Amino acid sequence: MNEQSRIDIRGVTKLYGPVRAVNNVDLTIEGGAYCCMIGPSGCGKTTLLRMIAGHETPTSGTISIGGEDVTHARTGSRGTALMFQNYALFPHLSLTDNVGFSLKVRGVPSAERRDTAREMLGRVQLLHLADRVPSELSGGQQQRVALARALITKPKVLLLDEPLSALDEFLRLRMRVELKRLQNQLGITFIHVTHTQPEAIALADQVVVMDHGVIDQAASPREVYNHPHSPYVARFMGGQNVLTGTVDAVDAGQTVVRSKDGTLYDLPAVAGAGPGDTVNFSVRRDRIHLASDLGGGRNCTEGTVANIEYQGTFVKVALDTGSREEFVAYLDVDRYYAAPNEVGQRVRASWEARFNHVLPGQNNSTGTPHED
Ligand SMILES: Nc1ncnc2c1ncn2[C@@H]1O[C@H](COP(=O)(O)OP(=O)(O)OP(=O)(O)O)[C@@H](O)[C@H]1O
Repeated sequence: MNEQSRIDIRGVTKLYGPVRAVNNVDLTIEGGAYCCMIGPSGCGKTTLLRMIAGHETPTSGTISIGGEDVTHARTGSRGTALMFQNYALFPHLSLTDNVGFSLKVRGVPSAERRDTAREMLGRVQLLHLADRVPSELSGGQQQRVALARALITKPKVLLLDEPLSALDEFLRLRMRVELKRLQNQLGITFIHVTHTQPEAIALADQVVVMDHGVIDQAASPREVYNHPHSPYVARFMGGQNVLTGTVDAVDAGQTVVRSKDGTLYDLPAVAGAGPGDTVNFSVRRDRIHLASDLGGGRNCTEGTVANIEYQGTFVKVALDTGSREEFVAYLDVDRYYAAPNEVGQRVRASWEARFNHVLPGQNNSTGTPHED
């Protein structure tokens, strides 16, 4: 672990007039971790990133890097580098001069600048194009120049704001691998803001899910995906069905919950919940079994098949269960086609009780921040 690159955010709030863009956030990012911040538009992730970079000052709270309080430190002196969404390359400068630019500003002599810039271009596999100008590059190559330019200052923390959003799907997947490789090689902290769940899950050691200026959950990708903290995280990260019921009975480490239509669900113990309390829970879409024989039971729901999509490695069947949200099953391709369903068919979706996961967090979300 690289203690110099560890980030501690304590009680950080950022107000823009009445808008609470970031609301009393506490977060630790271990040194050398790949952290992805994810959340809907307007949830405050860019604002948090910009405060770490020093482009914004918190209204209150502190930010430390490597144990040093940098809340009010100048942008260039805190050991961070920010790679912008639009790359912001100088169109008339060669790649070498683009990458070496920040060293020029610091008064580094020309020969040393050139050598360091070429070393960085080598790291992003662009040394052979060192004398070109940005317009002679593809989108993916321009992005790698921007990366090299951010890395030349030898930052402790690299901040990336939607770094892959301008690339097509093919390049995005390739650059994803490149970013992870670079981060492994350099051993510094990367903080990467993204809208895209698969990107966060594939890259991150730590996923930070934001909503309304607060952090809903910060954990490993597997934890966030398999054990979402709230209905919001479950819906946002995807792959889950979110259900609601009221506590019917509490019994030796088990909570029985009844949904509106009277179906019973066997949940593990729900801390602090007593009879009549509302409980949210989820079940993964790939844990569902569909059958055409109806007839009740526990840990199930009935619905009408609304849509069927073949997805290559699985079949996605969406059910209308009469609730606002559709209920979705991801089914094994071979098993599905052995007994396929039809749109309009009435089916029963069931699963094992052990796949019920309690969502203790609040059930709110639109992605818009709080206003005072
Ligand atoms: N300079 C500013 N002045 C006023 N309000 C701002 C400013 N910057 C951000 N905001 C507001 O703060 C909130 C959080 O914005 P932020 O850009 O951090 O969200 P985000 O999650 O990064 O969104 P996106 O994914 O769309 O970039 C939004 O409501 C935004 O309108």
